[in-house]
Amino acid sequence: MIKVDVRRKAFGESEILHDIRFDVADGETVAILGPSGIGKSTLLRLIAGIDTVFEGQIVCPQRIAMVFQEPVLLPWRRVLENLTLVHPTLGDKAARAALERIGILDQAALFPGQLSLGQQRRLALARAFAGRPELLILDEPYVSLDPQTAEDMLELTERLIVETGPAVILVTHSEAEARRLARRSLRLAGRPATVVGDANVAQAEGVA
Ligand SMILES: Nc1ncnc2c1ncn2[C@@H]1O[C@H](COP(=O)(O)OP(=O)(O)OP(=O)(O)O)[C@@H](O)[C@H]1O
Repeated sequence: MIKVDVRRKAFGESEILHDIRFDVADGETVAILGPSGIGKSTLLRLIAGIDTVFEGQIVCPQRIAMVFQEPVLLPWRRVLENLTLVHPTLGDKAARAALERIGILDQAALFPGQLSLGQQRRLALARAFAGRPELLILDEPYVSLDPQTAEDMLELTERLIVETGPAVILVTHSEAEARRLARRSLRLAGRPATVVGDANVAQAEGVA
């Protein structure tokens, strides 16, 4: 169970988040929606423990993985090593199997810069799942991909979620992506941002 209780998050005098409270059950996928600049990435950084300067309390499991808008890979290490160095207990065989599952086993000996953007994103996703996270945080992992590559990524994400079963918090601008991956969506609005909607997708579709 993940418990988020952010009473106040500010940068200097500027309060960004105010009284953001929600729980995420084990294995549940929740989408966070809201306009650009509202504070979605800020909230994710608090949940991931990257930023610890805020008023409130967040209870999270130990094993957390995060996938950013831009794939964060080790550019000076080969594709296979991007898995095995980050997950030393994974082993060569399991790492190769992970690359095969995402369709880039042939590129195992290349460097990340020699992969297409879509392949880099798949590698970042596979690396996140390889640690069998209890909580996976996705910050708009499908932006600026062509429609077919974005669709491939969505399918891959769905498959990996089913196989691995983490709780997932997904930030997206796309209602369609939210509906596809999440059963529940939280909407942020205002300045400072608060939660103005917490609906399961069936309800949201009924209202639309
Ligand atoms: N380190 C920082 N210092 C000062 N202000 C910041 C910092 N990080 C974010 N902000 C401000 O906080 C606000 C929220 O930014 P954030 O990146 O969380 O928004 P977002 O909802 O994720 O936006 P987008 O959808 O465009 O990615 C913005 O006004 C931004 O300028």
